[in-house]
Amino acid sequence: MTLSIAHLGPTGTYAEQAAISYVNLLKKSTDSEAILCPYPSIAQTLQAVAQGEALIAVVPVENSIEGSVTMTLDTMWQLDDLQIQLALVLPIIHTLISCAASLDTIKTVYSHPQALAQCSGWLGQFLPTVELIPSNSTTEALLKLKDDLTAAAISSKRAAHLYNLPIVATGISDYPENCTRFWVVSQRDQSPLYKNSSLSTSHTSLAFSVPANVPGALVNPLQSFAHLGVNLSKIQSRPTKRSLGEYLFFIDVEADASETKMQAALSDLAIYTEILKIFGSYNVLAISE
Ligand SMILES: O=C(O)C(=O)Cc1ccccc1
Repeated sequence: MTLSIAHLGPTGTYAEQAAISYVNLLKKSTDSEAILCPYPSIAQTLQAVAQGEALIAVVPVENSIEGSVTMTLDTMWQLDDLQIQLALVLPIIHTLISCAASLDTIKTVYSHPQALAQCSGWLGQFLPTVELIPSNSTTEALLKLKDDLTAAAISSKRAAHLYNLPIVATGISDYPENCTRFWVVSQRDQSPLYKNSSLSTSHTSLAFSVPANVPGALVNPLQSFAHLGVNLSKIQSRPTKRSLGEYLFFIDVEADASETKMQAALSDLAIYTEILKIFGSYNVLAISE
């Protein structure tokens, strides 16, 4: 069977790179073939899976420099019945791509807001007066570059080669150890496609809203984990968008939801939360270039 894998496009994005790594893992472990399906936004990528257009979505969720990819968290909250099957951590090496004769003639730099932010120190030092233009992905603006010699884009070396465009600077992230975590997401009833018996399910991601703005509204849910000795690896708040000052909390914990202590923590958590969504338990794999 050919599996369809949705990712942020157009071709050349880091998300596509993560999707290719996932396809290679699948090929090795199950010998199945997959086709990649690019979508114009992260929200549409996840919707494609929710609506059954694609079997799997590979979406960025957190970057080591810039933190959470809020579009992914917000869409995971909005769409029901999605589950995380696996997490992949990829190194991110940004390059500046342009047909400009030199850095001095560049007037605009396009990229995904995360990539612009991850390179803001470099941009401030070497291109302090350029206009920074956010785009849906690191590759969205690449097709413009041949017609506009004053424009540049931040994307990968792989993307520069795919679009046959010149690299004018490389390794431009503000911190050299730049990496991004991606989630491999399916519908809830889809059994895990990638199996590696030597890895144990290490993480669970979930999100909740709290019933009221009262003292202890957050401490009680967090104590559900602390009391049972379950370690949290991440917490991120997001506005509920219903009213100013109301938040949702996204949490990653270092345990499998089927463990006894997690079952106890989750039933305790349900008492203190208004809406509780468990996105799944999964392994985290580091992918080298
Ligand atoms: O736009 C891309 O290439 C993406 O995959 C999103 C992204 C942007 C910057 C770092 C990691 C992922």
